[in-house]
Amino acid sequence: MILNLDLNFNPFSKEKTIDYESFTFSGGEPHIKILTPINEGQNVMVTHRVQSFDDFGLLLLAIDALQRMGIKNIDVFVPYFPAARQDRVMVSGEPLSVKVYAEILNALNLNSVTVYDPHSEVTPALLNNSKVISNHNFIKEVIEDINEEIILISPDGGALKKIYKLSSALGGIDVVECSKSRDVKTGQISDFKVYVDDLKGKPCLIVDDICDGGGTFMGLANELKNKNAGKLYLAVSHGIFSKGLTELSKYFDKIYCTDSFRSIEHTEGFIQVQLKEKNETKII
Ligand SMILES: O=P(O)(O)OC[C@H]1O[C@@H](O)[C@H](O)[C@@H]1O
Repeated sequence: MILNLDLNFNPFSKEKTIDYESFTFSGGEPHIKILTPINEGQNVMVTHRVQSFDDFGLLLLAIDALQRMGIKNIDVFVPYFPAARQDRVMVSGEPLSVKVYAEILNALNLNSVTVYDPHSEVTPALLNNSKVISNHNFIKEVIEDINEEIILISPDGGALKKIYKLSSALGGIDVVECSKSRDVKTGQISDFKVYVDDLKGKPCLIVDDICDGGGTFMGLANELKNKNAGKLYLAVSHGIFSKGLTELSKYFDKIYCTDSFRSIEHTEGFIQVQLKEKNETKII
């Protein structure tokens, strides 16, 4: 049996959850204390949604606390891996951020680190003993919920490999390839291209790993409509939605994401799918 130390997420049942208390000292430093006695031979899975450097810090403190209790078999489940998009140095003077986070975890001799639908192959490649959960179950549920014969839309070149794997896992759904340009210095996205002449009014589902500000998807939605797309759906594994959902929602019939990054209440046109266990997702 694996015990779960669940820092801000709940993929496992309560009975197997380790109790702890956590607070921030007045000076701003985080603290954690594990309350459940644990046998040294016990396997522990630490699950944590990391949204910030502070969250990552708490994860490290929790691992250290467990190791000081004598626990050697520690697995970590960090569905959204920090800085996964910063997986290359674009211009001189920048850090290779994802490697910094990965190497800190590598130094801790963990059994494994599991990530959910990472931005690229760089994250699992940098991590020792990494495991990857794909978005296939999530997208399967999304398509069941849409209940129409959709076309899968790959937003850019970076998503192509994953979307063809997804298509074949789902029995060979049609894929339409798209592209965009991003200015390295300003981050500004432009020049959306959809590599098909006429979508003939068919419903389209854009699938991607992350929605942050949403610019990618609003720009692409416009271009898909220019190519005669029918209903538009968006499914992203990690819903950051840093600019909110109000504007983005205007472009889509429905938006789906998992709770890998944070929990968001359902609103009209928005469904969050719970990443309940490592290999199981469920529409709530
Ligand atoms: O346009 P926003 O939502 O800010 O950024 C999301 C896009 O930026 C990429 O890294 C993601 O894979 C996705 O394609």
